[in-house]
Amino acid sequence: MEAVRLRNVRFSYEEEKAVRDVNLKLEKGDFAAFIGPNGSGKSTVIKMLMGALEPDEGRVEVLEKDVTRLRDWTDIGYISQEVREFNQSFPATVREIVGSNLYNEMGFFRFLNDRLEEKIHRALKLVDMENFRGRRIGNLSGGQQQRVFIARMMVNDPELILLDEPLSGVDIKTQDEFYRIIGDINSELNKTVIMVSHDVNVISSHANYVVCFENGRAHLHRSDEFNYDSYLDEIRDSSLQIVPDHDH
Ligand SMILES: Nc1ncnc2c1ncn2[C@@H]1O[C@H](COP(=O)(O)OP(=O)(O)OP(=O)(O)O)[C@@H](O)[C@H]1O
Repeated sequence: MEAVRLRNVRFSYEEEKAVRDVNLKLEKGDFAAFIGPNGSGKSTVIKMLMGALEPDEGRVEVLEKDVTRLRDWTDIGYISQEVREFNQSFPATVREIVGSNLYNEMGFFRFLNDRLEEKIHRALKLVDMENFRGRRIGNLSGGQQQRVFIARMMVNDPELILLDEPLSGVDIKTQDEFYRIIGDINSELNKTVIMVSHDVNVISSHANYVVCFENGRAHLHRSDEFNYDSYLDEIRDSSLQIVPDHDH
């Protein structure tokens, strides 16, 4: 099954041409790393895949449907580049944070019935956090909070997982843990993953495709045929920059 298909997609922010004629096809179970310099169009494509932006031209399909007609938004899971450090006094519990993604299913009284509680339990188990369900999110370590956010994303059992630089400002140990969990979700649950990442370890150990963005265009490479060092040399020569960016 096709998980993602972009056909001749273009998008401009007013004057700024952010995406120029992008074509892309990923099958269910693929893991694609989006790489490219700042401003090359990665986040804009992610936003179109979420249905948050509509293309000016072309088509964006998710799970073989035009994304604007996708009925079930729970098929798409997303973690953004916002840094999620909760201060200690933030009152929500782990259970409430994960449950907040079940809002659509809660019905009129916003009540978590046994079936929804079971979903929360399963999602927390997936990230090995079931013993923390009653804890306040603000009292957990950065790495534990991050696992809770993976659980929140997984509670609806999404088919397509979009990760837009979720690791900026996080230490190496926490990053490795995150990659391991996402890698398992991809390989064991056969979920399709798209991750904006400049980490060569992700590319070599988890991604089967690398999508290189440059000035609003995208090129797909198989990760085992992709030479990251010569890619970096090219970028360096052209004086384009690759740094995590929080401005937009
Ligand atoms: N909200 C916006 N309004 C106007 N222009 C924007 C907006 N968001 C992005 N752009 C512009 O569109 C282009 C593509 O931006 P995009 O955020 O998709 O790049 P990116 O590859 O994700 O970059 P980064 O690595 O810095 O996050 C850039 O030139 C950017 O300045």
